[in-house]
Amino acid sequence: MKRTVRTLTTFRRLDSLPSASRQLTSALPNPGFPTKARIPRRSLQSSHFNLPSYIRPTPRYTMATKSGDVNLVEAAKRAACQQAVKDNFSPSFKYVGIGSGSTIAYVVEAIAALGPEVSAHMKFVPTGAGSTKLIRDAGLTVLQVPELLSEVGFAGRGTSRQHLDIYFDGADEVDAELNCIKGGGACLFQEKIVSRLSKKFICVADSRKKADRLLTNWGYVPVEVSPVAAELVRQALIDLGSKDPIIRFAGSTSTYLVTDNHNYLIDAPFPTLLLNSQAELIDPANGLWTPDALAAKIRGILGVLEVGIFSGLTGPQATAAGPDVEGVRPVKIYYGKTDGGFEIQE
Ligand SMILES: O=C[C@H](O)[C@H](O)[C@H](O)COP(=O)(O)O
Repeated sequence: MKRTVRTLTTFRRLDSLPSASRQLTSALPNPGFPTKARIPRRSLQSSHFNLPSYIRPTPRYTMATKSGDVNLVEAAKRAACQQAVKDNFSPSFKYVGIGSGSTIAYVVEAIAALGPEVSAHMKFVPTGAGSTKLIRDAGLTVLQVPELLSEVGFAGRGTSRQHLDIYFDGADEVDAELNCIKGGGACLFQEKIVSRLSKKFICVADSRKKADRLLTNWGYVPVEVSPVAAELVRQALIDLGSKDPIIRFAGSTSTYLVTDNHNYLIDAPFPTLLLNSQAELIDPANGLWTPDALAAKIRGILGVLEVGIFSGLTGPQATAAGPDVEGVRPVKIYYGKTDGGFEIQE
């Protein structure tokens, strides 16, 4: 893994941005990182434990970020996204995948800033309702996955299925091998489809998402399930060694969150994962899983639609391996840092 550290010279605090930029920022989804149902590992609220686990609201993640630092984090995320677009976006692109969450908004902002002369001929494939709105509000053309597939047609068996030139998206946690956990914002299923359909996935995040191994700071694996099978899946996850998996609630309500695909999410805590390169250490009885092994095992449970672990091959590796091979892992991560720099991991 090559790690490059660069320092941004163009870094600015948000409060020094022109008012139009400030307005855009305040309109972004989840502008303050801690407002989403989030990483519980270091911040479980004790009151959650007084409820039976199956009705406990998903604990909120309150990162150790002072409110005064929020603008710095947002500015760092924006700087990383601007660099990711600068390094990876090409006017020759036809189809561009746009993921979900708060960070991706800055990618859309950077693409829109290139002007219609660059983006007007392109179509942007979203990963859910939020991402659809983001693309549309930026004046870019939305193309949903089913329409994309009708537009490109079926070229026969053995031909490439990677129709998108690139896919940009955020992540909840990323390990040293660029395996990711995604789904903290409830969009993992469509994200996995779009990543699968893309030539490469470029990930954008702030540096708090970086960890040596998955489930270090982020506490659970999001799993999208059929509502009717939710309790069945929860029991199966406990059998697999998950401690207290819970069905996610919508914000602070007592209603279960329903995904864009009309399903529920189960947030399943597991011990910190191994790297895929440590497969010889897998020991399910002692909670030792690699990302690939745990993802495959969870995917095999009846009632599971998809799991929020993005591991395995990258898009280019999948291309090299053959047309029917799936690649969903990012090729590169841009981490924005609150000190004004950013780091690229590949
Ligand atoms: O379901 C949501 C997605 O996987 C997001 O990409 C992920 O949660 C990161 O979101 P954010 O950029 O808001 O941290």
